Amino acid sequence: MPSIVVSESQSPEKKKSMKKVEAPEIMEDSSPAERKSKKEKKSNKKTKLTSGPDPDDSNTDNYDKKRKDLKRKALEDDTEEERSQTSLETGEPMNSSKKKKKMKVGENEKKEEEQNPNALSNFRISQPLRDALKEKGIEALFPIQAMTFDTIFDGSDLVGRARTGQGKTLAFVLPILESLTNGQTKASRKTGYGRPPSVLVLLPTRELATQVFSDFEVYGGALGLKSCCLYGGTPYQPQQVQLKRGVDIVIGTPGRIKDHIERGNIDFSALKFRVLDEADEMLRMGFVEDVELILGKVEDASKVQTLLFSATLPDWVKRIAARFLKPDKKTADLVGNEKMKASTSVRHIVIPCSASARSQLIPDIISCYSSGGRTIIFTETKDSASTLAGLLPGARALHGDIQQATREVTLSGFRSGKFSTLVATNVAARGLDIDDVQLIIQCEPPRDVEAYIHRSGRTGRAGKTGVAVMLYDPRKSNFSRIERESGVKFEHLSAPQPADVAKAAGAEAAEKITEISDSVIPVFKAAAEELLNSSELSPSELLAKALAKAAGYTEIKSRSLLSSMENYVSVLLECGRPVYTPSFVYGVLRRFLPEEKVESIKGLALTADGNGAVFDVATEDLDSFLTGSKNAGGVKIEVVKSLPCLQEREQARGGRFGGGGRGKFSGGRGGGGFSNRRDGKFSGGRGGGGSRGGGRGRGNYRREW
Ligand SMILES: Nc1ncnc2c1ncn2[C@@H]1O[C@H](COP(=O)(O)OP(=O)(O)OP(=O)(O)O)[C@@H](O)[C@H]1O
Repeated sequence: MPSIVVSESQSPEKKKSMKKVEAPEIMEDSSPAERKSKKEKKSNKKTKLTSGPDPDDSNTDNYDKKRKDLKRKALEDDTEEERSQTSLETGEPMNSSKKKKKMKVGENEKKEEEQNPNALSNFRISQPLRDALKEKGIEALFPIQAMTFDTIFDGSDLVGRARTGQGKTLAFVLPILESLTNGQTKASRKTGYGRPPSVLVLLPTRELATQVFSDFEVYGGALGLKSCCLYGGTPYQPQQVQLKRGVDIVIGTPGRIKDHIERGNIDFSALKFRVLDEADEMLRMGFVEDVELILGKVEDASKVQTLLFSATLPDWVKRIAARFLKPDKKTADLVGNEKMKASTSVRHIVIPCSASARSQLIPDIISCYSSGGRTIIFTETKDSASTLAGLLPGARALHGDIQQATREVTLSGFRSGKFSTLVATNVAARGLDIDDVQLIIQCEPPRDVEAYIHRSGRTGRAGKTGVAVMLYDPRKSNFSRIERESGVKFEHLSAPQPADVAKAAGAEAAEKITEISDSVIPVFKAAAEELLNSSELSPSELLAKALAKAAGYTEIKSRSLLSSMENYVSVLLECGRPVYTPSFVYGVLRRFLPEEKVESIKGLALTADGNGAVFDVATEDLDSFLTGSKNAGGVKIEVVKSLPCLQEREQARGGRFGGGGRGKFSGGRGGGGFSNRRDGKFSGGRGGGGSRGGGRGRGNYRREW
């Protein structure tokens, strides 16, 4: 069960050790005065929230029940509150007919409430906002939103975590908007021309800032609130003008916001809310100092509510959160101790593939797994994103070296379906919410488990399903740490064979034939009869050829299992004794093959049972390998149609993998090795594994994707 927690951040241990705390640090308790007032509030709080330790070891069993009690109470209070609400500060007083209408809506909503505890009407969401949400097809809150709405609305700092695509954006947008217009910050927030912003939302990428801005524009706009979006690569002037006229909500990336502060364009002295969305990425990218500077610009931090959201919250971010959030902050963690940290509505697949075979293989993966929807392909570098986009028909690249205006055109073209394959760096890994992305392809395992979780989370959003395929080079890649830390159980598949792809295309072509007008028959019938009479093939065989042609196929090639190369075939070598190292295999091959043939093999991997090795050989060389082995005394080579269990390369210390050349493979029997099986189950040890330093990326560099 996922841990559904709304807890205070202090662990019991930390509470005990509180007396000796001098410099308040992360997760430490509040001051004695605050504790006293907390004590006084305790009985009240008891009915409200589960008090518990840190998110990862919280226990949340009673939360639902308590929340329902609270909600019931909140709803009782709401009746009075709603009666006094005209609509909003910009709204007109309700006339009697409107009242009647509202009562009627109220009846419907009452039914909704009974049926769905997360129905909008069960929350302190005003009618204009409900209407705006319903217009977008949103009838009820998602769990993370339902869990955190009251907490944020009632004024607490909060750390929120839920898997990708679960609606974290609206989890902060909605209560903030309601607080500003109908809640506790309404009275004190600045209004009028030239007003300083009440809300600041910081995000790691420009694309994400634009996306969150559009949510604030739609829903904030429905409540008469003005938002603006500040990010780099665009002119300062229009942003400056907007700020001068006055805005309620500022959304942006840290660099540009800092620039505006330094230019004296922005004043955060009246801020009510600060939101760090995708906080870990922002800090990982080296924005810590900028973020600290920006957040430090509020006059009285105790009067500002700070919210921090992400699908991944590494421990080092939780520690850093203590600097930005109040000690009595709440935590809502929908992932918690769940083993599976990545999206559960995504099918996670790994396929072996050498770098040189990627551009051949990817179109077939798209044919087999994209279900005709959009695909995002992730590469590790900007160069490879551009190169790959150039090799794939109809694909476009998105990365940090592309001009901002082009980035925007590319993204909107992808969103609107002008093209369906986007090749991107991590600039597109976080937060992007694009409809109908069915398939994610990662060209190689990313360095961080967080990157895997966020990239694969671009599909399978808001309750939909999707597929995430990660390619790996059996000679170079290791994904055991990703698997271990993300909790994903990868399906191990070999590359789709061209025959599989052709079969899918043939089925599509057959369907299309049924749509062709009968008017073509008289024109083509004579040629068809001629073909039938002159050919030795049966009618169905001839029709198969016609379908193949219609689907664009004139021949079917096969593809090797390890490097996914066309014109290569995978073979298993055994020699009646244990095979501990790849160099041993090369030694065996040199006994009966010339050096250039030995050097030409691809993707060598040892079998998990330690008795053999699998590698790919060029189809034209297959005979030399088969016949040569027969004369090599005890050596057996045979073609394999599916991969046996393989050892994975041992992970070197410090989380880095050893060099890719042959001869540098580990024996695979040590800590980091595990073996994969075609059935997706795993055997062997999973120990070892270099650990990434907690603070990696928190140094002085900024990462540009
Ligand atoms: N209550 C809701 N009902 C229906 N759809 C919703 C609801 N809340 C959010 N959505 C939709 O769900 C999708 C995902 O939401 P959002 O982008 O906020 O997810 P997220 O948790 O922030 O994901 P990520 O971690 O990848 O950033 C969006 O298209 C959003 O409009």
